[in-house]
Amino acid sequence: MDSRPFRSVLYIPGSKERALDKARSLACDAIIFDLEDAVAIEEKANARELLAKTLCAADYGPRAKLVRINGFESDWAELDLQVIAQARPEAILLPKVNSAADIEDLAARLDAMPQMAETKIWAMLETPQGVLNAGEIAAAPRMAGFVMGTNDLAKELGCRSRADRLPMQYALQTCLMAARAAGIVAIDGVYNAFKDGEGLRAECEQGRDLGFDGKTLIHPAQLAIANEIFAPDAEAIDLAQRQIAAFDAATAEGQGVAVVDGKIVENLHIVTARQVLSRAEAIKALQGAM
Ligand SMILES: CC(C)(COP(=O)(O)OP(=O)(O)OC[C@H]1O[C@@H](n2cnc3c(N)ncnc32)[C@H](O)[C@@H]1OP(=O)(O)O)[C@@H](O)C(=O)NCCC(=O)NCCSC(=O)C[C@H](O)C(=O)O
Ligand SMILES: [Mg+2]
Repeated sequence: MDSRPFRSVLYIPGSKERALDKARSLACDAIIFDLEDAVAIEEKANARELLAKTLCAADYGPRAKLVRINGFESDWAELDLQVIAQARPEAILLPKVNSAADIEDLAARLDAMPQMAETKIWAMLETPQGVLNAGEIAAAPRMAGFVMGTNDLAKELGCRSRADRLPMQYALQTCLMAARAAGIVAIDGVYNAFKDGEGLRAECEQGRDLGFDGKTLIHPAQLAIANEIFAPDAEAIDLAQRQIAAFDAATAEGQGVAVVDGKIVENLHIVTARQVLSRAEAIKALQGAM
């Protein structure tokens, strides 16, 4: 799996020059440059050209850069790919993926484009078919990450939007399971009420507790909360360090188990503890490079 942090993944409409410019200084771990739903039909052609030009010229530093193209059922996708290829994007995010065949089709198109030789594929999981086929999609060629499209999914399911996201739990957990089985990144869906920090915090905490790597965001005001919630806090780092120290001491005495804060610590807990520490290090390194 990509070891870079993906705590905050910000959508930027490809048509918005000011937002494209602003993002170069925003504290986001990754950016989704959007040509799909955030761009009006009459803006599609302009957005594609503006985005290609911007990505060729502007420096977004260490932030991961994904381009969400339109789906291949539309009239725009083929041109999106052709024009964006000049910017050699590190990843193409394909919306409304229903099966591995959708990814195989995109991978074959990328294989035929020399500028896209290194380009990864990410998939939006936002249709019932996509969720049911999440396992095969995650394992398809060039796949590197899932992004949950909870707005489209709610529309397809006809479910209600609830603070506890109960109607979404099956889809969230199924996709997360598939991503983990294939060793790819998994990012939670957006929180639409971008001025509601308290609601965003609760939803980030839920996504983090489920196991997601981060959250997709729609406004800069959401960045700080996602960055905080999806990073190991001081308490988690302290616990990881104490678990490793206690386990090392136990091992030196020929024991296979240590006890920290009244709880057993075995080999598998040490794997998690080391992941916590390396995640904290990766975040520090990313922040230092911004
Ligand atoms: C939601 C918005 C339309 C609000 O825009 P606006 O009213 O312009 O916000 P502000 O005036 O508060 O903006 C302040 C400054 O921040 C910049 N800005 C705003 N949004 C972004 C952004 N996303 N990235 C970078 N910079 C941003 C403004 O330019 C202002 O800058 P300055 O003037 O220099 O101070 C708007 O935020 C927006 O368009 N957000 C993105 C919406 C979007 O991308 N939607 C599609 C993705 S969600 C989706 O499709 C989910 C999925 O598919 C599903 O099915 O769930
Ligand atoms: Mg969508």
